[in-house]
Amino acid sequence: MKTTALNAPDEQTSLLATLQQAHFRVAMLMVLALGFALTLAALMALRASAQHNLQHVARSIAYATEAAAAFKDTTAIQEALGQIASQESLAHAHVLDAKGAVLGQYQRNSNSLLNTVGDRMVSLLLTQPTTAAVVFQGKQIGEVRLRGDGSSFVWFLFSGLAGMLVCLALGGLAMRQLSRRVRRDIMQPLQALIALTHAARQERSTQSRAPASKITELHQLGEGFNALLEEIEAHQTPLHQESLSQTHLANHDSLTGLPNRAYFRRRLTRVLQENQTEGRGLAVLYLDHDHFKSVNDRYGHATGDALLAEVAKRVRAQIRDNDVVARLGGDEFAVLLTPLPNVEDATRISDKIIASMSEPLPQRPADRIVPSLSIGIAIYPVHGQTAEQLLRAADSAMYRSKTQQRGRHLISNTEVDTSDLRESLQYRQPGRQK
Ligand SMILES: Nc1nc2c(ncn2[C@@H]2O[C@H](COP(=O)(O)OP(=O)(O)OP(=O)(O)O)[C@@H](O)[C@H]2O)c(=O)[nH]1
Repeated sequence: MKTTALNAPDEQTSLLATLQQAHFRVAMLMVLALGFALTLAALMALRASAQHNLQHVARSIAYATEAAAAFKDTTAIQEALGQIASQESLAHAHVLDAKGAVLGQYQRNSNSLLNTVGDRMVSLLLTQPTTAAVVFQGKQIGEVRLRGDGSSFVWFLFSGLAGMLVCLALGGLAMRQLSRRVRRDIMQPLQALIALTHAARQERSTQSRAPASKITELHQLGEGFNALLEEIEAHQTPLHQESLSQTHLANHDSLTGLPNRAYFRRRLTRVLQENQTEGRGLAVLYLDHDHFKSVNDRYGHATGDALLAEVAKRVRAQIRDNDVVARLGGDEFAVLLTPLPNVEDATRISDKIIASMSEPLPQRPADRIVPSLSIGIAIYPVHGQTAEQLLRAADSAMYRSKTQQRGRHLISNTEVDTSDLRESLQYRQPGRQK
């Protein structure tokens, strides 16, 4: 199947990181812009109000000191000025005569950092000092000149800044909440889809389905994807089953259900490869029914078939699960015993197989058709190193058995004594000394 791989850009980032970054930037920009605009507007309002207030204080001082100023009574001026100024937030205030000479003055006592910063701010916001004319009998005889205390401006700015920081913190919390929702509602369904795509492509797994999503578009995407998986599954299942049954047919005998010769040979070859590296022994038994043709001839082909199936069943019952019994064809079977710790095991199992044939065929009790097998045994590595050599050795042992005494077993190459075989096997088993 042709696959189309996208060229990934040099720098890739996740959707969640992109959304988080975008949310963060928008939230910060909004808080800063809003905070700046609000602070500026409030500062302008504060400036107008302070200007108005200071004008009012200057006029009060001018009114309170007009008589004293007319008679140049500096003590009275100082007293009146001190009384009013101490109740207001003033940095300093002066009462001057018409020629600009100072008749009375007030100076704020404290000169803290807050006052210094405040005075700077006041001189920036209100460039000129606030003035009011001192009028006596309709004639201007002097002037009041004063400057407000700027500490309230500083407090205002501080509280504005604090407000902005609180807003930033709240914005951060809101963003975290939003990012959780994005993760839950968008990222998780998308990640589930990615996992499904991966499973379908890499492991050919089409059983899992995309979960439902709260987001309409993602839900539709999931539904579409599920429909696609169902189509693939519907298409794949018969193909898969067909291929399984074809594989089974190619490897098994339909009458007995046992593996066939090709399978046996492959399996033996594989086990031999493993045994060569691990030094373990194995045995191949070659089984042939005695006078099977006469059963066919006398009772018919169907009875012959039933006899073969019964023999297969009985042989299978005598061996371990990991041993293999196969039908090689006609009335011939083979057994692979692996691993084989002792040579005696091969003869012992052959005896058991032969003994299991003693009962007549249950389908035809009246006829007393009793199965009978001749068995040839070949041991690896003594009688052969390959599947071919071992099968041939076991076959010729079986043939010799037939010619000598049917219904018995014989080990290949009668010159080899079983004790020699045992020694040979032990020599090859790992961890054992000869
Ligand atoms: N019923 C049946 N018979 C089969 C099947 N396949 C082969 N045969 C027959 O099995 C018989 C095998 O006979 P042989 O093994 O040659 O000879 P035998 O009669 O067993 O004689 P010995 O092997 O010398 O004991 C032949 O007659 C085949 O036609 C099968 O699937 N079903």
